[in-house]
Amino acid sequence: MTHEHLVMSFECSYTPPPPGDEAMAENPFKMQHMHWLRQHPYSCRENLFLSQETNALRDELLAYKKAGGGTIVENTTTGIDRDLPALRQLAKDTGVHVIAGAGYYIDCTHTEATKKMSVEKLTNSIVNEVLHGADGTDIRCGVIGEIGTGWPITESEKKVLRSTAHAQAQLGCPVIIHPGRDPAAPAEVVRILQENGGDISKTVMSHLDRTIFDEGELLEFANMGSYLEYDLFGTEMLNYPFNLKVDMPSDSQRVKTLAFLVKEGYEDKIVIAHDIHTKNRLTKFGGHGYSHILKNIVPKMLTRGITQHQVDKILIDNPKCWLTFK
Ligand SMILES: CCC(=O)NCCS(=O)(=O)O
Repeated sequence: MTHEHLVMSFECSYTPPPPGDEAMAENPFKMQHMHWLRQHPYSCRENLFLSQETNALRDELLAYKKAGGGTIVENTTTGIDRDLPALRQLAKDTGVHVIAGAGYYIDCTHTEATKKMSVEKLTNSIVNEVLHGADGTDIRCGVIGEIGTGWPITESEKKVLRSTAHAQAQLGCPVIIHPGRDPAAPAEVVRILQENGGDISKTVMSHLDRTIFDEGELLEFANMGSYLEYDLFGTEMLNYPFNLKVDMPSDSQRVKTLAFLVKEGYEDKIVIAHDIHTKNRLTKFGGHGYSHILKNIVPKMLTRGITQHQVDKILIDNPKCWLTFK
C-alpha cells in the first residue's frame, strides 16, 4: 500500500457538521453513528485522532499481514503529528515494513518558522530527514511526502515543492504529492517539480480519485509521467466537504478507472491504497481496515479486465520500482 496513515491527527481539516447535526461534533464514538461518520468523517473531532489508536493499529497490521500485506508507506509528514517512534514500534511488533515520509503537509499546517525558511533550509531539513533521521530521532524516512498542496498553490507550498525537487535531485528518492482539489492542480505541481530538477518518473500523484474525472484530462496528465495513485479505496461519501462540486467515486468506479488506464497502456504507472486517516475506517469501529484492497478490491479487479499479472504490477512491481532509490 503506497499511501496510508497509521499514527496522525487530522485536526487541521475539522469541518463543522451540517445544520441540525451540530451535536455530532462532540458526540462519543458509538455504533449508531457509523453511517453518519462515513458521510461526515471530518465533522466529529474524535474521529480525527488516529494517533489515539496505536493498540488497534497493531491488530490492523497483523490482519494486513495475514491477508498477504508486507509493506505500508506511511505518508504522515510534519504538520499532521508524525510519530516516528510509534511507527517503529508498530513495525517491530507486527513484522510489517513501514516506510515513513519526510517533508511538510499543506499550508495551514506550516508554522511561522516553516514559512520563513528559505528553499535551501527546507531542502536541507528534508534531506536530513532521509539521511540522518527526523523529529530528533535516528529514524530515517524512505520517501518524501505526502507533500501537501492546496489550490491555488500557496507561496509556502511552492517553496516546499521546490525543496522537494532539490532534495529528490540529490537523493534519487521517491516523492509523493497531495494535490489541491482541482483538475489542474496535479499538472501544476508536476511543472513546479520539473522546473526545479525533480524526477517525475519517481513521483506519485495521490488522490486522483477526487481530482481528475474527465478521461481526456486524465490521459493528458498520465502522459506527464508520474505514478497515478487511486488511494481512497473504501471511502464512501455523498457530499465531499472539501469540495462540494466533487462526486466522490465508489470503489466500483475506481476499479473501472484502473481498467481504463490499464487499457490505455499505463499498467506500469498505477499504484493504489486506502489513505486511512480517520478512526471510523479502522475495523475496530466497523470500517474496512488496511486489508480491504487485498481482500475485496483485487477479486473485483480480476473480474473487470485486469489480469493477475497486472494486479501484481500495481501491488508489487510498481511500488517496488518507485520506492527504490536511484
Ligand atoms: C492526511 C490525509 C489526507 O490528506 N488525505 C486526503 C484526503 S482528500 O483530500 O483526498 O479528501
